[in-house]
Amino acid sequence: MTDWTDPDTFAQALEQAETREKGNCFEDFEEGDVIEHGPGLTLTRWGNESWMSQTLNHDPAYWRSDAAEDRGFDEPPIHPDYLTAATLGITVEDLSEKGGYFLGRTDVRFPGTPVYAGTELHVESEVVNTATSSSRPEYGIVSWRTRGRDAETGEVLCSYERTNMIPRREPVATDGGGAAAAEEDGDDGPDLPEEFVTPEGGYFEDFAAALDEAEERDAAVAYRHERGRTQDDVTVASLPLATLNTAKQHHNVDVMSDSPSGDIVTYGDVTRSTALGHARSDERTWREVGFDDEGFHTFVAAGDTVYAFTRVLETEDSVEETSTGSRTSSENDASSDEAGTVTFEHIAFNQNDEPVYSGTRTAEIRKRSN
Ligand SMILES: CC(C)(COP(=O)(O)OP(=O)(O)OC[C@H]1O[C@@H](n2cnc3c(N)ncnc32)[C@H](O)[C@@H]1OP(=O)(O)O)[C@@H](O)C(=O)NCCC(=O)NCCSC(=O)C[C@H](O)C(=O)O
Repeated sequence: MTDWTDPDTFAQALEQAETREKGNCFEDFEEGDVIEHGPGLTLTRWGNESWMSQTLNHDPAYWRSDAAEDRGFDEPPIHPDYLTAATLGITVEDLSEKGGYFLGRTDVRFPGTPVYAGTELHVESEVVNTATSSSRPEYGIVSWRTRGRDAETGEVLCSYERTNMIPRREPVATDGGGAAAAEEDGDDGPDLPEEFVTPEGGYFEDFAAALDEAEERDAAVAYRHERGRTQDDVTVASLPLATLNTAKQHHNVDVMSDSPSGDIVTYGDVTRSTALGHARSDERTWREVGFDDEGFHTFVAAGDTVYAFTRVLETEDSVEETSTGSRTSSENDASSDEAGTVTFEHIAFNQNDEPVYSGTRTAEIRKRSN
């Protein structure tokens, strides 16, 4: 009788066996395809607190009832970062489990927030674009529009458009990206303002005053945050798996040793939330509004430390007293008189000062005067 566990026999058996594959390759996606994702999860206080604590997000409104009520919530809600990460996590088995890297995301919005613990998520995605990568023949580039809904009411809680590099079954001929590389060589170098202004505090008025001050000079409102978070087993593997993110990039060292990163890497949403946590620790956040133009520039792996840098782009005080005492309002209205709207650019960087993530964020920031 053959002993299938004899190492030589088993090696032969593995060679002969077909692998029951998981996930999809580039060739499996066609523009217009709609994918209903089978997995779903219940957004729990535990999931929210694990995500938010490990990424250093300590806004009391998401931790304490009195602070939540003060902010107009019924109870500590699910944080938009965890909601976003969970919405994406559920899609991975169908969209990116094969090992493609998360390149970017835009138009991240939360039409149905606040969301409370106990909400069950149901997620669907539509393929909006498929493209050949001119530099990497083994990969294609796919973009999806994803919507995470309240499974009970159908209300959209989180939506965004995301782009990944997705492995091809068959590599294609490319131009190796040479033209783009040659153009980059002609770059004249950095063109930064002479001076950087740092806001004096974290209230809306501090950001507005810093922008006014910068406008008078050749200056930008830009500063770095002190905290860093070194990546460990929890951030690299545990947090993504807790959102049902089965991308092998985060938990299969064996497969990833033969990939562009050469190792497992941190889930993009962990890197992003960590940088945002550092930024939020230096501001009085009222509400998150949305995120655009997010990009992941290089890999973050265990042992790397994630830091953050912020540039303030714009402030808008939606509720201003006019000379006649009436109130003005605009498209970017804050949800409360107690806050104004600020647009930031956040850049996460590593211990070698290399940018790893960047994106713009619109958030409501509490006013000092109230
Ligand atoms: C992945 C990289 C190593 C690739 O580097 P490089 O070869 O230098 O190319 P580019 O970075 O310029 O990009 C490759 C091609 O993709 C296009 N691109 C890039 N960003 C976008 C975007 N936002 N939208 C559309 N297209 C985009 C470029 O134009 C290039 O096209 P082409 O020239 O035709 O080939 C490097 O990018 C890298 O290291 N990035 C970091 C990736 C990362 O760490 N992501 C987060 C971790 S992975 C993850 O979280 C997975 C997640 O769980 C999931 O399942 O999605």
